[in-house]
Amino acid sequence: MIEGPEIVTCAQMRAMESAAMGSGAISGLNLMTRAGRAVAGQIRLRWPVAGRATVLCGPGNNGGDGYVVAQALAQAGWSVRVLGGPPRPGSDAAAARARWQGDVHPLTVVALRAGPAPDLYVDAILGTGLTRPPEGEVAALLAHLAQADIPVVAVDGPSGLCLDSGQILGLPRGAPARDALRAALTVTFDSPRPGHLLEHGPAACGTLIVADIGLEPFRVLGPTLPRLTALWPRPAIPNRRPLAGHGPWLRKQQSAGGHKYDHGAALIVTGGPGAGGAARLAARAALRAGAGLVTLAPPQAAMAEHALPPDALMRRAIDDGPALAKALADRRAMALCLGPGGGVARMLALLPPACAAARPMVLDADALTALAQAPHPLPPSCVLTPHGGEFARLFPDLAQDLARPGGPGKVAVLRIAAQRIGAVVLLKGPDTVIAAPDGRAAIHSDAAIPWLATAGAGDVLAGLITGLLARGLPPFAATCLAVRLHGQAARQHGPGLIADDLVEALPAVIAAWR
Ligand SMILES: NC(=O)C1=CN([C@@H]2O[C@H](COP(=O)(O)OP(=O)(O)OC[C@H]3O[C@@H](n4cnc5c(N)ncnc54)[C@H](OP(=O)(O)O)[C@@H]3O)[C@@H](O)[C@H]2O)[C@@H](O)CC1
Ligand SMILES: Nc1ncnc2c1ncn2[C@@H]1O[C@H](COP(=O)(O)OP(=O)(O)O)[C@@H](O)[C@H]1O
Ligand SMILES: [K+]
Repeated sequence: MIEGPEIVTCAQMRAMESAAMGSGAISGLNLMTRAGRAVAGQIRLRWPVAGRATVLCGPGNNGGDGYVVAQALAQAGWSVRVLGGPPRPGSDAAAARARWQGDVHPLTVVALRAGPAPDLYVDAILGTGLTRPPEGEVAALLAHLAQADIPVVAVDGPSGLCLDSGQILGLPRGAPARDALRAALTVTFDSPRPGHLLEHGPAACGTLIVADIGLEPFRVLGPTLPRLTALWPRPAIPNRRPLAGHGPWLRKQQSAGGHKYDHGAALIVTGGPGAGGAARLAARAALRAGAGLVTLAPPQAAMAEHALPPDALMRRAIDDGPALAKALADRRAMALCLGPGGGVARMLALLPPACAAARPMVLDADALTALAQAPHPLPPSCVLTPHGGEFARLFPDLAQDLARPGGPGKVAVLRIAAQRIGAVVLLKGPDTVIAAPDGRAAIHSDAAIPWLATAGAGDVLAGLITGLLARGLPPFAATCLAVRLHGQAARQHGPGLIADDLVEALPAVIAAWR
């Protein structure tokens, strides 16, 4: 199942460009013209009254796109001022600059200040060719744009943003990007890049538009380049085929005659007395995801506190490893969730029989801490859902890579983690990244739902994944779909959300799912 539009790395984008040019079907200047015109078109859509634009063009092809934007805006009646660094002689950017009929001022702060204040800046200084943190005149220009109270339209990406990692080069990792350039609009080409969606990317890019420039037939994918998809945002890319949805499947319309056991069973292990809330949230979410039967498994000493509704939940006391092994000896299909509110000692006792049963399984919270303390081979259909702290306990070396400025980036790190541990790994945050052991990966990035950072939201997510596993989805697909449902429930509910609301929002989300 394809879960979202393809995300391509900068290297893949360059390979597509080379393949397109190598085919003889299209020249580099042609692609640049399409790219620049697409940006100008988006500007005219959003600023329909022609005004004054200052276009800043760097020395590479990003700058080349900028000259095309300048030309297209001028033709549409805008008053355009261009600042440009010298392009490499004979390059496409040099050809684009030669077509620009107006003046080109030096790409300096002095020249920028010498002109009248525009209605709009177009940032075409640096794109995918960024190789080092901006310094000197470029850094000064970017600081000027960041402080000016004038909207910035970024061509391909805001200059200084690494479009592979989402880091603003030169800014410490995780540091707020308060003083960095924040574009109002970013127009990129063909597909989103990882850096548009990760770390500083979403805040730096503003609204992200993906323009089709005819590279689709030259998509270079293959066994060595596993898929990376965008679960969110889901940019509408012109001329791209719509994705198949899970709506009818979620609503059980494809199995209308099914028995409850046809929709799978889930066993959600709870913690000891007073610690059952997290697992209850997970269990309710698993039921809402459509699992036919969901059983809560507290220790006997905590059974009484689970006597209250929802009555739809079954209860079964599980005190220790042998009791869990017995429950899992049931021949019916069953997915397992271990960790929410579980208590590390209890999880240490239950992990070995849980793994031995080889059921589809979600390990969250305390089960992850237990796994870090007592590493254990995992069964094939396993999903791990750490937040940053739990990830660092499980993969201390990879967590260091994540924290290192200029490091490999979240997607690469998660792919290593998933392959090493042999399970789907989901790293939570405003930019959630999911990776499978075979290299497939996905990003769900939504900084606009900060109210999702609330106690129990992660438990609901673990339950959703468990419910979808119980229904038979493979681990990577179940995790991607659960993350989308979870995000949509938060979006649809809005601020003031508590984790219980996520569960209650699910029916409306599923009813409208396409
Ligand atoms: N690929 C495609 O399919 C298409 C690509 N298109 C467009 O091409 C863009 C990529 O172009 P590109 O490769 O020429 O790189 P670009 O971003 O212009 O920068 C390179 C220049 O910047 C310099 N430089 C680097 N870092 C720097 C720093 N910190 N501070 C200062 N300078 C720095 C670097 O210098 P160097 O490192 O070589 O010394 C070099 O001179 C892409 O983003 C898109 O807009 C579209 O036209 C259509 C299809
Ligand atoms: N700033 C944020 N914006 C959007 N989603 C967020 C943000 N911070 C956290 N989340 C999401 O909220 C959930 C929190 O999960 P978790 O940290 O496990 O919480 P808990 O353990 O309390 O359930 C995850 O799905 C995560 O992706
Ligand atoms: K740019």
